[in-house]
Amino acid sequence: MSSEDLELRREAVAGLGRELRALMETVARTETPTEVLQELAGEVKRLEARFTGHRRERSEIPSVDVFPFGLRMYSPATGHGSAFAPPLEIEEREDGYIGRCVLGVAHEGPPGYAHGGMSALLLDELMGWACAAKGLPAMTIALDVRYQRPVPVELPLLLRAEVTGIEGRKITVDGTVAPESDPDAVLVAAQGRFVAPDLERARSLFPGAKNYQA
Ligand SMILES: CCCCCCCCCCCCCC(=O)SCCNC(=O)CCNC(=O)[C@H](O)C(C)(C)COP(=O)(O)OP(=O)(O)OC[C@H]1O[C@@H](n2cnc3c(N)ncnc32)[C@H](O)[C@@H]1OP(=O)(O)O
Repeated sequence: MSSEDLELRREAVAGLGRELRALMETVARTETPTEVLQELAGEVKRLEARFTGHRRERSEIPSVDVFPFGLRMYSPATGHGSAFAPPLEIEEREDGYIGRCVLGVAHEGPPGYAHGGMSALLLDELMGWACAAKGLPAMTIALDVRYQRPVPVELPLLLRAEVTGIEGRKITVDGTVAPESDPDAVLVAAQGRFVAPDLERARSLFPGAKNYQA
C-alpha cells in the first residue's frame, strides 16, 4: 500500500471508530422505546454484512498498524479505530509518558464512575509504552492497582507512567490516574512488572510480526 493510501485508510478507520464510539455511548444512555431497539438490532446486523473483503486471522497484524513499536489502530486503550477505546492519547515526556482521555458512560462501573478494569487497562497500556520507550517492548507479568478514589466519567483525566527499574529483561513501572485539572490528586496508583520476551519467545508469540528483531 502506498503511504498516501495507508494514511487514507487510517483516517477511514479512525472515522469509523469515532462514529462507533459515539454510537456505543448513545446505546449506553438511551431509553428509546423497546420496539426501536429491536429494529435497530436488525439494522446493525445488516450493516455488519457490508464489511466484505479479507478478514484477518487471529495473529495477523492489521495493515494499518506498526508492531511492536508503533501504532495499534484497534487497541482497546489507544486505538482510534476501536469503539471501546476512549481513546487514550499518549505523549512522551522527559520523565516518562503521559496519557490523556475522557471516559464515557459506556465505561462505567459504579454509576457515574469508571469501571476499575478501565483504569487498569489504560495504566497497563501506558506503562507498556514506557517500557517500549526504553527499547524493551514488554508484556505485563504483574499489575498492582490501588483504587484510592473513584474515577468520574466525563472528566478529563491525566495518566502518568515512569520506569523505576530495569534488570535485564525485567522492568518495573509506576503509573497514576488523576484529574487533568488537579494532577496531584491521584485517584488510582499502580505498580507494574513487565518482561520483554526474548527473541525466540517473541517470534512464537507474534508470528504475524514478520520483521520483528530484538
Ligand atoms: C514482539 C515483542 C513485543 C512485546 C509486546 C508488545 C505489545 C504490548 C502492547 C501493550 C499491551 C499492554 C500489556 C499487556 O496487556 S501484555 C498481556 C498480558 N500479559 C501476558 O499475557 C504475559 C504472559 N506471560 C508470558 O507470556 C511470559 O511470562 C513472558 C513472555 C512475559 C516472559 O516469558 P520469557 O520466556 O520471555 O521469559 P523467561 O521465562 O525467560 O523469564 C525472564 C525472567 O522473567 C521472569 N518471569 C517471566 N514471566 C514471569 C511471570 N509471569 N511471573 C513472574 N516472573 C516472570 C522469569 O522468572 C525470569 O526471571 P529471572 O529468572 O531471569 O530472574
